[in-house]
Amino acid sequence: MTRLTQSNTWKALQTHTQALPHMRSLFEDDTQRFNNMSTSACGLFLDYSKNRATEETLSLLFKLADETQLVSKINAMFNGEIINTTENRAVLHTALRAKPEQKIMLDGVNIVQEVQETQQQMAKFVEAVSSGHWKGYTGKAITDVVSIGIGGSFLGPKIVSQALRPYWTGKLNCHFVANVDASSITEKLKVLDAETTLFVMSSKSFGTQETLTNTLSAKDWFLTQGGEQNDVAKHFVAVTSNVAKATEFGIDANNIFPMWDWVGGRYSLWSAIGLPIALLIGMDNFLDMLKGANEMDQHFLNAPLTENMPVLMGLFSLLYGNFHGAQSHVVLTYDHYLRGLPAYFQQLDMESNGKSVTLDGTQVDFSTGPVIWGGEGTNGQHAYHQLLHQGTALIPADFIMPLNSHNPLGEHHIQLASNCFGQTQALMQGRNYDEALEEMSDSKLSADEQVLIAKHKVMPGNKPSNTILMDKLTPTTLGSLIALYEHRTFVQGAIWDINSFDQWGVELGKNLGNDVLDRLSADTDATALDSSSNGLINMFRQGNI
Ligand SMILES: O=P(O)(O)OC[C@H]1O[C@H](O)[C@H](O)[C@@H](O)[C@@H]1O
Repeated sequence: MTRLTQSNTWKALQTHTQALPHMRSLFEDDTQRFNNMSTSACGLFLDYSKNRATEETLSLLFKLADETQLVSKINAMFNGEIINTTENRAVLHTALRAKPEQKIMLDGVNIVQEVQETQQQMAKFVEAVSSGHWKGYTGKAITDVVSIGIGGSFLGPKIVSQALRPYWTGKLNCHFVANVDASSITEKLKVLDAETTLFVMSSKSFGTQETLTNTLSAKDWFLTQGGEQNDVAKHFVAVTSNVAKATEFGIDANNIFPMWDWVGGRYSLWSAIGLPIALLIGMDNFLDMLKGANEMDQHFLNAPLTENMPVLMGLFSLLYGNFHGAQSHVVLTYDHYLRGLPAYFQQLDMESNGKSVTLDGTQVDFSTGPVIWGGEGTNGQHAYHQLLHQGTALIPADFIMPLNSHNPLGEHHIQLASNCFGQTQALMQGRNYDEALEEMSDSKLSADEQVLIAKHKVMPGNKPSNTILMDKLTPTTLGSLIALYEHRTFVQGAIWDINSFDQWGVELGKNLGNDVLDRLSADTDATALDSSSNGLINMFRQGNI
């Protein structure tokens, strides 16, 4: 058993949460609940009043955070202590957005200076490419960028580029290739012109099979389209922490943008991994995004726990997972530009907190990271929201919406907002049996039919949600929002005492994948594995069923 579940505070939370009244009565009893349970920071407003929580719940949660040394763990991360113990690494994505004058020493080196130098290298490159000074092999300016990478070297750049579409400078277009399935790169290359296409190969390790294979195919395509070997430097650049391997692979040393092993892949969009973003929105906007993230870092580091947005959100998530049996959490973005964000948060949280042992190797006896999923509102309302309202699973929700649209058109935004707020209200208050029956009093149904239908119309309510609002979606507010979720993830991992920064599960999949690859290309049928794996491998070798 872990010390966490043996603590008196944990046990008190178990008892306390069972006895909480329905949220409807919490709202009826306190007309100031919205004012009392909302906060703002870094251009974001958080309404957390629609949570199953009273003052006592919060004070027990804060006590749990205190007892698990949350504050000193936050400081340890920002100070560059080796908190990723299984990989013997510091975790310093916060240094990527530190103010230039800040000093963060790691192994005797001020890493903020290294970050600044790389940002200057990025700025020069972005300027050269978007001004047209950087020429392709026939002297034409670059029009299209193909970003090749996967996981953290893909999702961040892709989703942030999508989110900041209104800020594109219009000088370049960008395409993302991640999957090793040849159909992905083939479909992209079909519409591109080698003379005006630039490939940005992003891989922290420079060892990821999908990215290496896609880059080799891109290079072959470039050479078959008329490019020569000595033109490659004009069309291929790389972002990696493994500069030696990138040079060995054939990338010109001048075209390599460094990153560092103290940046986790899923936390890397703030580094040169964000180069495709900077190429699309310009370096100033990219720096504004870092500024927004830095503001959230300072808030996380300095605000008291009771007003600390990532702490509050992390504690609520833990509350539902550990004390109300929730196994998933839904993120609903009421903004078309933010439609990719749930997938980004999914990788961030599930790769970080999908763990089963504490730092000292003890098997956990509580739930860790939930399944994170979601999509854009209002689309989800016509699909999976049904299960949120009336299904048997408890699924806490985050609603995210800018108050002002980038495209103010007729009644669109007011309708969007009404749906967003209406959903949070319906989830919270539900509809009881008497109300359902009352709604049908004028109908032509018989009394028995009304009773039956009323039973189907009952919605239990008491379904928790947070609502996050911002004035407008900008590079700065997006930076703050993403950093908010990064730290929310950290808070839970810290209280559970797990390592949120390794990913051994993914590593095993990669290793076994390589082993299977050898067997698929061997001369003889596979016999050494389990019968299912042997059977599948041999069927693939045969090429038909
Ligand atoms: O950037 P790379 O080294 O190519 O790694 C790409 C991705 O590989 C793995 O799947 C990891 O789990 C991810 O966290 C990482 O972002």
